[in-house]
Amino acid sequence: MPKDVTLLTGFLGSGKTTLLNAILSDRPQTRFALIENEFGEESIDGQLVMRPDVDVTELSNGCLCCSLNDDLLNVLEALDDRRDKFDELIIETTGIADPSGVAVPFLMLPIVKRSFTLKRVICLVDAEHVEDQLRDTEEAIQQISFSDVILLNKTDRVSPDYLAQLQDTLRSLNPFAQVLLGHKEAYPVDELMRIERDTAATDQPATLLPLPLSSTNAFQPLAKGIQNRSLVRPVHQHHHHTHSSIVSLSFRFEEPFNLTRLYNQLTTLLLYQGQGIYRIKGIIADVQRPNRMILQSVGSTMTLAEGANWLPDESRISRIVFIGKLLKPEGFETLLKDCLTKDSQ
Ligand SMILES: Nc1nc2c(ncn2[C@@H]2O[C@H](COP(=O)(O)OP(=O)(O)OP(=O)(O)O)[C@@H](O)[C@H]2O)c(=O)[nH]1
Repeated sequence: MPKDVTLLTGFLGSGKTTLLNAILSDRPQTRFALIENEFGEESIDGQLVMRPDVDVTELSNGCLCCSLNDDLLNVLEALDDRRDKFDELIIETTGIADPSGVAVPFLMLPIVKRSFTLKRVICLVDAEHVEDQLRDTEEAIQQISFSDVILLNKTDRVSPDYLAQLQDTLRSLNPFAQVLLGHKEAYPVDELMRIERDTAATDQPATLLPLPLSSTNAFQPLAKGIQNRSLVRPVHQHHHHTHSSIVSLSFRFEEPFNLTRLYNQLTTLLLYQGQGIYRIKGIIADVQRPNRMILQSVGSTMTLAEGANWLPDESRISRIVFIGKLLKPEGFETLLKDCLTKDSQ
């Protein structure tokens, strides 16, 4: 039997990893395999997965929909080799991935279809920030329009009236998808995982697309199809992109941080010069704490959370990633270095 695959998409910081952890803890009996894709060089999300028994494959420094498309096929092949070790596969895409590019192998390549069935594409939508994202980027629209189910997330952050308006907007962007509501304390996991994609609408040969990239693997692009009934959009409209104006800057530091200073500096940065910084995420070693601190920003909202303790013989290396439009490393590096505690430890 092919393994069920759930594809998690949604713009940067919309809540994919948070939902993923909710699914994993809701289904303790299910053996999950997970592909974690990160746009930045540093792999952060893999470390935030709460269930240690999950078979995690991390792919960083690019998107599965384009630059890492070949790697996806290699990972699927490797997973197929150990298919008796897991029951279901979840793929968390990067926050700027075009899910149709990730889905294509599952929909088109017989060799992949034999082993895996794409059951659903879930798109997380950040109720607080989606309007800005739709205005400023094309990626958010691609993600919403390709999904089978849209989870309008972070409902705790906006008013009920605004939520109703957003639901209408989402339905107009993708009339085929079911729109569900949720937030991190109450996700409708059962409902989400019950929804299955309408294969009749998307898997007809005439509606399928060629592989997005000319790839070096054995699977060559098939003929271009028509898309009258499909939510899959024509490849040439958006697969030229390698997310050219969106860049990621990754930093690593061996010296510990003064977390309070770092938090304040980043908050100020977001407040005054934050336009174009879509996402910050970091695993931070603070000079005074025995545990990792998880630092995140989405839009101008900064949060800190406690992570796991550092092990006694573990190197306390901080990693921090910025993702945004046309970011230049110099200013970020200076800011970060200014928050290090050089004379400690
Ligand atoms: N208030 C609130 N915050 C949330 C909710 N869901 C997620 N968050 C927060 O939003 C931030 C981003 O969440 P993630 O789950 O890391 O988002 P993501 O989509 O995986 O992020 P990327 O992988 O960088 O694209 C974190 O600080 C979460 O705690 C929610 O329902 N309500």
